[in-house]
Amino acid sequence: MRNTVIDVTGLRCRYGDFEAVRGVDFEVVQGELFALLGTNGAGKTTTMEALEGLRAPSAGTVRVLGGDPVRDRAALRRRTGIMLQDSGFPADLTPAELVAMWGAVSGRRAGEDVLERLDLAHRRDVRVKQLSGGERRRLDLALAVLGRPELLFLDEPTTGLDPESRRRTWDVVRGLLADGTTVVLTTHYLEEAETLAHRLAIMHEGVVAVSGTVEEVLAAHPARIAFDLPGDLDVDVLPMLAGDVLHRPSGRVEVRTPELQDDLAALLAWATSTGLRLGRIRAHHASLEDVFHAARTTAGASA
Ligand SMILES: Nc1ncnc2c1ncn2[C@@H]1O[C@H](COP(=O)(O)OP(=O)(O)OP(=O)(O)O)[C@@H](O)[C@H]1O
Repeated sequence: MRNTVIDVTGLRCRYGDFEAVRGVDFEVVQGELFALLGTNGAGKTTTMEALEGLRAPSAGTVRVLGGDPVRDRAALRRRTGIMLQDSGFPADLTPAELVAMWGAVSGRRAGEDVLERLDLAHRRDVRVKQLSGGERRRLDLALAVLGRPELLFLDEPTTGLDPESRRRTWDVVRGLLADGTTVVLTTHYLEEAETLAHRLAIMHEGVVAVSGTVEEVLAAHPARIAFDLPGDLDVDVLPMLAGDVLHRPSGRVEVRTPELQDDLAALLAWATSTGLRLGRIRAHHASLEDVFHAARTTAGASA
């Protein structure tokens, strides 16, 4: 059984009269990557700030590495790396200077060449203002992982990065996970969450709409089959299926099904036996994108 690193119960956060986080519960265990997803304004950053000790909750409790993130912030900071959305480094300093400075401030000195690890060694003496956007983001990550923290908060770490830089960042994060670091990630890239996360929560308007392991969340959502039905045929002619059938005016048929393999096999066997050719057949399991959109609709409908 792995140790609980973060325990959030009934978390609420207010900005004046507006309640941005409205009763959130989750747990993060040692060595996992927990992704916090949601639309703009869902409350992810506010929740992260409460975990980082930058914001006191208006109600509920937050425990991080056994401590209170606000009260024990100084002690927790040595054990925690934080990559904010916008770091705002002094533009006249160099990566080498920032690493030295940040090591002293955070109490987490580098035991290795962190710039090397983030492919920034050749840029160590260049001023920050001369770095590209992607290099600056990698520098943000380098400073967050300095001294190998036990717990790492990554707030949209790959926003604005090209696909290659994004993959390189994923490799660094995977390396940290393999070493036992616990990671909390917010991202708008669902592929990033699907690739890296062990568990996730999708927030919508201040509440958690969906949570679980990536496999659980995807399995709870129907798969889809789509095809064009030839001529003037109606969906009445289709064989019995486990899923719900929708016939679009364009003639395209969509089946949302919990039994992808059975329904697909039944449709193909039926088409073959009747001599019909189904056009543009697509069949796929639910993606995180499907779950994300459904979470918004469901949470919006019940709000
Ligand atoms: N300082 C503030 N004062 C008042 N309202 C705020 C403040 N910061 C955030 N909010 C509001 O709280 C809500 C949640 O904001 P938050 O930044 O936590 O969302 P988010 O999920 O991180 O969004 P994004 O994906 O855009 O970063 C939003 O409606 C936002 O407008």
